[in-house]
Amino acid sequence: MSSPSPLEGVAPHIRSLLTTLHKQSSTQESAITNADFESQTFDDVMRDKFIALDEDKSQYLYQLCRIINAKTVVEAGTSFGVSTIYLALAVSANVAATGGTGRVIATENEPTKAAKAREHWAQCGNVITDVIDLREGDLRETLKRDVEAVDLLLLDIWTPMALPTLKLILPHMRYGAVVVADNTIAAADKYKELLDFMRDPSSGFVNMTLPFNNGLEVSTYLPQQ
Ligand SMILES: C[S@@+](CC[C@H](N)C(=O)[O-])C[C@H]1O[C@@H](n2cnc3c(N)ncnc32)[C@H](O)[C@@H]1O
Repeated sequence: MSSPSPLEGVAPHIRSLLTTLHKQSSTQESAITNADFESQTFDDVMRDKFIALDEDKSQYLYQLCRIINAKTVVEAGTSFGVSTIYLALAVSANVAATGGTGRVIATENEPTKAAKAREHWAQCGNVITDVIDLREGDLRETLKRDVEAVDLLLLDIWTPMALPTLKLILPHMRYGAVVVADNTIAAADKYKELLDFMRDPSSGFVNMTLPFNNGLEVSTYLPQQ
């Protein structure tokens, strides 16, 4: 028997859009070859690519945001806005269930990707667009201001940005906040600085690598009070 989806109650047009976007992302990603990087820079190859968080990881992320009643989420790396839709769905559902206000701070430094993300969110409707605060530009600048009481940080970003992003957001993370980092098994060497930092006993993080494809690090911030 297949696992039920945590998105059961979500509007059909949003679920259908997500299925389409995940398919487009996987098709693009499987067509990338090493030769592409010989003729173009990394940024040029990636400029029109989704590189979306896998569908099962995205559904888990949605569920995790519901579990912790996340209402303020920071997404490092938005691309065409696929994982943002899951985060915004969860934040909106949490606000509807328990009140208050919600916000997903999304970040993207490639203008054409940011524009495409906005198109996808508009197709979903107000439930998504009302809670997204997209910051365009280098997140090392755009996340310097107006960030507070963060419940969850998604690190789905080029690996050299992961630790600098965490260090920017850390002072604004609430006790029990969660950090999710993608591909931490497959890219363990590239994530070394981030993982060394979070796994240091003095960091305040309790860490676990979940066995999704290529790994998904889920760390909870529980510093000594
Ligand atoms: C793996 S993709 C994000 C995928 C997205 N989370 C999803 O599931 O659809 C990483 C994105 O981070 C963006 N990015 C990389 N460095 C950045 C930076 N310094 N500031 C803002 N965005 C950046 C890239 O342009 C790319 O679109």
